[in-house]
Amino acid sequence: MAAATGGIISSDVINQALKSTDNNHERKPPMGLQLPATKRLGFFRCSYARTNWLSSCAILSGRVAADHSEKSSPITSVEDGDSSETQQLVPSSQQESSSLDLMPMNSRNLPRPLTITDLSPVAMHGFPLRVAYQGVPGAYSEAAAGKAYPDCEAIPCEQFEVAFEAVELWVADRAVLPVENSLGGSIHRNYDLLLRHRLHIVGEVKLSVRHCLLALPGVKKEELRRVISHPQALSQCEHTLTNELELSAGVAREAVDDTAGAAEYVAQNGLRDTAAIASARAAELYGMNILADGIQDDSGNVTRFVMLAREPIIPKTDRPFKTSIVFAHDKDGTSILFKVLSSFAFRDIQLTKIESRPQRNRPIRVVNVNGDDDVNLGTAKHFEYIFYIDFAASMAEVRAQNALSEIQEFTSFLRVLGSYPMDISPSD
Ligand SMILES: O=C(O)C(=O)C[C@]1(C(=O)O)C=C[C@@H](O)C=C1
Repeated sequence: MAAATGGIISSDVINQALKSTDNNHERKPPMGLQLPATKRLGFFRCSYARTNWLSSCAILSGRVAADHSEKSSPITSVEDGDSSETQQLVPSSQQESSSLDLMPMNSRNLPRPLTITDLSPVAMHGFPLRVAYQGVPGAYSEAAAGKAYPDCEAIPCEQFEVAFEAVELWVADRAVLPVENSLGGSIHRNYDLLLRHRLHIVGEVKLSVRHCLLALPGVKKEELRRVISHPQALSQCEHTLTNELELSAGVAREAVDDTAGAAEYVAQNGLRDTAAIASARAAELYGMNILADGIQDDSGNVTRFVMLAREPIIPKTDRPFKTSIVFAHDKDGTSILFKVLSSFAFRDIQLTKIESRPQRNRPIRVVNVNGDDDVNLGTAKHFEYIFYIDFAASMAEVRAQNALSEIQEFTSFLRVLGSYPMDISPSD
C-alpha cells in the first residue's frame, strides 16, 4: 500500500474542489487520451458518463492500432465542435471514404474488446486504487484500507464525511470506514452518513486492533496528566487504563479525531504530560515511545470496516455474502420490527447486526396514549427510529429477494446499502 503524497483531505479542500474550475489536481486521463476540456476525467468532475469514457477507451485502442498500421498516414486532428482539444484519431486517407471509421477495417488491426480488467482502475490507468480513510497515516483505518486493497494508495481525510465526499467527487475510488467494534459498539456517525450519501457497500474487512500507550521518549507513566485518543480507542482501553495502568486520579481523558492524529499532536507539540492511545505504527511514524502495549480491555478487539464505492457490485452465490439494508416505517406500528425479523427467520436467514438510529427528519411522533380517538387521556412523545440490518445472504438468492419484497410491503422506506462478500479471513 502506498501512502498518498498530497496531504490530508479536509472539508475545505472538498469545498474548494466543488468551487474550483481549474484542473490542477486532476488525475491524468489514460495514456495518450485527449478528452475535451469539458469532459476530462478529473478528480472533481463526476459528470463524465461511463459510456463516454468507454468510447474514449475504444478511440484510444483505435489510435494504437492505427498508429501501428498507418505509419505513413498522418493522424489528423478533427475538432468535434465541442472543443479544439478533442482529437478524433482518423487517418487522413480514410476521411473522405468513410468519416465514421476510426481505423482501417482490417481484422488484424481491430481494437481489442474491453475486458473486465480494463475497467478496473488499478489495471487500466496503471495507477493504484485510491482509497480514502479517516485519520492520518498510522490510523487503524489506514491499516484496514491496506488489508482491503493491498496495493492501494491510501488517502487520509480529516473527517468521515470527507471520505464519503472524496469518493463521490472522484478524488478517491473507494472509502474504507469503521462501522462497529467488538468492545466499543457501533460507530453511529458512519451509519448516519451511509443514509445521507448514495455510496454502495462493496465489501467488509475486520481488523484486530492492538492499542499502545505512547509518550514522548524519556517520559514516565507517573508524569502523565492526560491521555488523548479517538473516543472509540479510549472506550476500548478504559478498564486497563484505570485498573492496570492506574491512570485515573488526576489523569484526564480527551477525545480527538483519530488515534494516530493524537500521537502526531503529542509529538509535534512536545507534550511531556500527555500520552496518546494509538498503534505501534503510529509510534514509529511520529517518533513516540511505547509505554504499554496491548492495552485494549479484551485481546479479541476487532473493528469492522466497510468498503464503499460509487457503483454496487453484482451479488453472487459462490461464497458467503452479507447484505446491509436500512428501513423506516411511518405508522405507529410497534410490531414492525417483529414482522421484519420474522421475514428473515422464516427463511432461515441469519441476522449479523441490527442497529437503530433516530429519524433525523422526524425524530418525534406525538400519539394519543389510549388510541386515536381518545385525546382526554393525554398524549405521549414517541421517538422515531430508522433500522439498519445486516443479514447473512446474497441478494442473488431467491430467499433474500423474497424477504425484502415482503419487508417492502410493511415499511415506508427500504434501501439496500449493499450485498457484498463476507470477510471470513482470520482478523489480523
Ligand atoms: O482513530 C483511528 O485510528 C481509526 O482508524 C478510527 C477507529 C474508529 O473509528 O473506531 C478505528 C478503529 C479503532 O476501533 C479505533 C478507532
